[in-house]
Amino acid sequence: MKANRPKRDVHPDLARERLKCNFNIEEVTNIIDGGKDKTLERKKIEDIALNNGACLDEIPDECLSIKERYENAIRKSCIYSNIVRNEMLEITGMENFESPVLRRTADAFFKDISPFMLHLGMFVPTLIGQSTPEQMAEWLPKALDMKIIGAYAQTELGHGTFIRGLETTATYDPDKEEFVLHSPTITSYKWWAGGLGKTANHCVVMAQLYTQGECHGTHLFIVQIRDLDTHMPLPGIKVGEIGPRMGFSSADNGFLGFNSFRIPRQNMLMKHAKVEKDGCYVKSAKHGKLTYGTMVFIRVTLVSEMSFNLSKAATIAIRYSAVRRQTELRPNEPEPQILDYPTQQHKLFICIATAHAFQLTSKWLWDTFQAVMADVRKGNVDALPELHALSSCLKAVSTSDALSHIEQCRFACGGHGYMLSSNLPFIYSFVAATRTYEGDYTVLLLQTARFLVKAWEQAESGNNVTPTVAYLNRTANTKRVVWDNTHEGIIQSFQAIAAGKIGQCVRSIRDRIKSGMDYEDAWLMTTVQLVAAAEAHCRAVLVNTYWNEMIRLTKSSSANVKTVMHQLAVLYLMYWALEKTGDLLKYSSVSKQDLDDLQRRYEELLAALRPNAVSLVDAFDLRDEILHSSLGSYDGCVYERLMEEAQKSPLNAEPVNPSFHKYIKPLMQGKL
Ligand SMILES: CCCCCCCC/C=C\CCCCC/C=C/C(=O)SCCNC(=O)CCNC(=O)[C@H](O)C(C)(C)COP(=O)(O)OP(=O)(O)OC[C@H]1O[C@@H](n2cnc3c(N)ncnc32)[C@H](O)[C@@H]1OP(=O)(O)O
Ligand SMILES: Cc1cc2nc3c(=O)[nH]c(=O)nc-3n(C[C@H](O)[C@H](O)[C@H](O)COP(=O)(O)OP(=O)(O)OC[C@H]3O[C@@H](n4cnc5c(N)ncnc54)[C@H](O)[C@@H]3O)c2cc1C
Repeated sequence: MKANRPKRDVHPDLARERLKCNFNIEEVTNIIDGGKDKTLERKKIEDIALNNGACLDEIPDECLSIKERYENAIRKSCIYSNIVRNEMLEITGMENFESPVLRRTADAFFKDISPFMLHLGMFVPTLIGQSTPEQMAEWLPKALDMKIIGAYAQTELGHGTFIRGLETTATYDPDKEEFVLHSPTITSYKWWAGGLGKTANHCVVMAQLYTQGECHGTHLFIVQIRDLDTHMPLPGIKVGEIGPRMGFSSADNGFLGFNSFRIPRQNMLMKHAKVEKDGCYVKSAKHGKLTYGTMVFIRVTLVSEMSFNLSKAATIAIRYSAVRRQTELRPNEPEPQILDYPTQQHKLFICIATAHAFQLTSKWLWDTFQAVMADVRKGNVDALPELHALSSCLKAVSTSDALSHIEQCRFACGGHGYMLSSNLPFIYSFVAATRTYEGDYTVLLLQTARFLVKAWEQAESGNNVTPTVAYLNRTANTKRVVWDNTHEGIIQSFQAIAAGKIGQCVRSIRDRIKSGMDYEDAWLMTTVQLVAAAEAHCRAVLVNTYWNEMIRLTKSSSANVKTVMHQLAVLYLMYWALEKTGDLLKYSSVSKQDLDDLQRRYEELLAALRPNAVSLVDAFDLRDEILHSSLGSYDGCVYERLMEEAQKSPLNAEPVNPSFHKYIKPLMQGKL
């Protein structure tokens, strides 16, 4: 289905905005993409995928029934996968199947989500991270070639967070050299796995491994669940879709139960532990949590995913705000563009800055992840706890911040932001899920807190700690940092806040133990503070990383690009300093006067960024096909598009709906 879209002139307000731009947009785009060559590669891939118009829908997805929406998503997923398989992977290289460019391009096809997303997003990474070379040789080519389609089935009805509490069992039978998968209770049913309900024919299953009468904890297994020809569930498999949810409507999230279902021994993913033919269990991993590797990988990728979603929302809201005019400032003067209101700028400019902060931090995090994984491959797992702590808090804070900023973008678009055709509700509901999946916000911050408490104790006793908590060596034994309103000063204040909060947690735990509590209860009673301390640590990491990466990446930029990138980073620092004034008063020497000065400088910075606002979102270089928004397209023809989309409502297909004659008229006539 191809839809013809009229080409329109750019709205004069947007055209005027673009004339005000004082920096080189392409340079900024290159920085976001990670270099000029990366921008060129991205554009080339986007052209291949999008120029034939295969992704356009005549009827908007939201006007379809659940079944039609799923079927349309499958149709487009197949077209898209074929393009990825035949054309895009040739450019990125097979090893870069998870390239952000592929992910970004996919959004042009799916306003919601592709049922294949979890195949490429989790099933394939699990094969890569958890298989032996022999298993990889068997499964990976089939998976990349879409000969098999997989899901990642870990969460159960009864347990998501507490992985050790999963109930599905995999019991080894040495006589037949098979594992018997079983779901002993209703709560043991797998629940939530994307693509599992109707699409996948295989899945990775996490189950408690039993062999020689002993339980060895959770392990991963690859399981064929449907016949490759008929697609019928195999005997012993109960599988289906879990029902309507807030978003992810076309992801066919599924449930799965096993009735003594047998799989060959070789289907246990044995990179980190194996079961010999005779049932003997052999563990090779140097770290007990390496089977959780796929989750760490996804948590790392989610930071860049949040930047992408935020950049979409910011582009929509800022272009709309440049076109939308509302309220007279002075009698008989034209109504201003709503982007001229400082309150609107306060809602939106932080979204641009945060998209940059997350993008630059995500690249740094990705490099850290790669370096730690290279060490792990050599048998050195020393840096794993720090990576886990870092990826956990960055996943938690980036998803949570992105969610609230995207909601601000929707508020910034008034009533029209509530329209599905604006795409903001889709972006919001997609990102809302990220705060929960791959580890809930609170749970992951508590993981980081465990690491921080240990690090604080080390620093307190004068030992050196790992790089991301090195600030503790400076601040663990200091009471209050001296306030200094430079960027260095603000970054140090965030570190002082984090150190102060972690120290306070340690003291609370110790006091509670002194008053007779055991460690577990003392920890539990302190968890509200521990979550706040982990968040503070994450903010310290974010401001420091964003600043350093911005300086590094703009070293050879033109003067005006340096200025605008610098302004965004300062805005980010000031925004969060002003959000955390209570903490600053507690952990630094900041005065009321200093905070008033900071507020004034922040407001001046909003005004300084105002002329470049539209160009800054243009620099995200998001094609209209990817934005899917009646409010955010490049030409700014907002009202025409809103009307055009309204015409597509199925309720407008006939002038009088049959319900009038059936119900309303009888009611009016007193005949009901
Ligand atoms: C075109 C397409 C291109 C593809 C591109 C892809 C883009 C992708 C973007 C989006 C798609 C993604 C869609 C995803 C959909 C969702 C999927 C899912 O949600 S899958 C399920 C995820 N589930 C979870 O995350 C569960 C959360 N729970 C946990 O992680 C753990 O249970 C726990 C809370 C961490 C606790 O675990 P456990 O009880 O076993 O451990 P503890 O006893 O508490 O801790 C013991 C020590 O181990 C440390 N630990 C824990 N985890 C790890 C780890 N992963 N690595 C290293 N260390 C770990 C823990 O800190 C303890 O340490 P000590 O304190 O004792 O030293
Ligand atoms: C859209 C979507 C897609 C998903 N896709 C997949 C998938 O493909 N595969 C898969 O396996 N799973 C998937 N999941 C499941 C997801 O990983 C879990 O929902 C998530 O890990 C949270 O677990 P839970 O639902 O058990 O929440 P719970 O753990 O029950 O959390 C409920 C509340 O309890 C709190 N809580 C829980 N434990 C603690 C604790 N120790 N301390 C303090 N507070 C606590 C949490 O903070 C939360 O507020 C998906 C979920 C969603 C929403």
